[in-house]
Parts: sequence; C-alpha cells; structure tokens
Amino acid sequence: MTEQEALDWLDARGDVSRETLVALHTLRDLVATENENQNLIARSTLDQFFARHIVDSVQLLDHAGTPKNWIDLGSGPGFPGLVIAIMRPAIPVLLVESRRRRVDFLLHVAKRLNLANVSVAGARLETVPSEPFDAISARAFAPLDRLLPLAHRFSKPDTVWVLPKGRGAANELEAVQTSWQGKFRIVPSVTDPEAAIIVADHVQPKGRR
Ligand SMILES: C[S@@+](CC[C@H](N)C(=O)[O-])C[C@H]1O[C@@H](n2cnc3c(N)ncnc32)[C@H](O)[C@@H]1O
Repeated sequence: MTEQEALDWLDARGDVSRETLVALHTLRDLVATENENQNLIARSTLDQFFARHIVDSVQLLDHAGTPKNWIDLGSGPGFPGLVIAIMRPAIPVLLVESRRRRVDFLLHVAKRLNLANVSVAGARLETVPSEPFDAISARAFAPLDRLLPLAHRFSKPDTVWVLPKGRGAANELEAVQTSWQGKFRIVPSVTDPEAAIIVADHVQPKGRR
C-alpha cells in the first residue's frame, strides 16, 4: 500500500473526521520529532507513516467488534493503541509499555492530543494488575506461544484478540494448537499482502471448560 492509497483508504472509511485526520497527522509529526531522540520507528517507515503505522493500526477496528474497553500490549510509540484511542475517543484504552522514555512519549502525545480515554501502565506487563478487557491488541510484542500465557489474565471468554503478524501467522498458530483453544482465524492485512492479522476469541488453555 502506498502512502496515497493509505490516505484514500482512510478517507473511504467514513469514520475519519477532519479532526481525527488532523490528530493522526499531529501524531506523525510528534513521532518524527521524537525519533531524533529515541528509536521509536524505523526511519525507513517515516515516509510511509500512514500505510505502515496508521492504517496498519486502524484496520484492527474492523475485526474487533464493538469493544467497551481495550488494552494494547507493548505499545512502544503507540501502535496500535494510540491510533485506536484517536479513532475511538469513547473507548478507554490502556497502553502497556515498560520502557520509561516510551512511556513519557505516550503520555506526552495523550496530553498534546487531549486523549482523555488513554491510560498508560508504565510497567512490565507481568506486573500490571489483572482486569478483563473487551479487546486485546499487541503488535510486534511477542509470538503467540509467549503472548497467550502472558496476556490471558486480561481476557474473558468474549474478548477479541487482534494481533498483527508478519508472514509467520500460520506458524505461530500452529505452535499453540496443543496448548490453547479458541476461535482463531487469520485475516489478510490491508497494508501488506504478505502480512496477516490473527483474530481470536474464546481463547483459553486447553483442558479448561
Ligand atoms: C518491537 S516494540 C513494538 C512497539 C509497537 N507495538 C509497534 O508495533 O510499533 C515492543 C515494545 O514492547 C515493549 N515491551 C517488551 N516487553 C514488555 C513487557 N514485558 N511489558 C511491557 N512492555 C514490553 C518494548 O519496550 C517495546 O516498546
């Protein structure tokens, strides 16, 4: 997907207001500026920011149903969590990120964009108190066989998991077949024909009823 295609894709959705688009452009500027101080995104992706980071995040909404709250694991500079929060100001979004400087950046962006729906847990996920969420996202955080044991305590049966993956989605799913059950599916990413998103619900360790 080219940058122009990404902007057209957002425009065609019908749920990206002028104000939201301005906020997404401001996010781009803030990431670009802070990228001089800390390594938030690969420099090579700055020119394709909307395709590689914004649309890559926004598309998760199309698989997540109508969640009333959302947790994003290992948010880094805010993908996909901050983008979800910008797109859906009525949904409380908890961003979990362990690196201090990234946490500071997330808080700075939330303040700058007046995102009252954003909370940041500046800690390792392992230490965040358990609480069930309607939607769980994690991009480039951990493979499924590490992610599910770590994050399952933030789910309930109808929680939707939306997990952008590269080319390895099928292999990651295969690796959890013996230990986890649920309704898992692999959907194509709109940004990259080689990439996929693992979408799941009713995820639980095998052997539990
Ligand atoms: C590869 S980055 C991906 C960032 C972002 N999701 C993205 O796609 O651009 C992984 C992030 O997870 C954070 N992280 C790694 N292990 C973590 C843990 N146990 N708890 C919370 N954050 C963690 C790292 O600090 C890093 O910012």
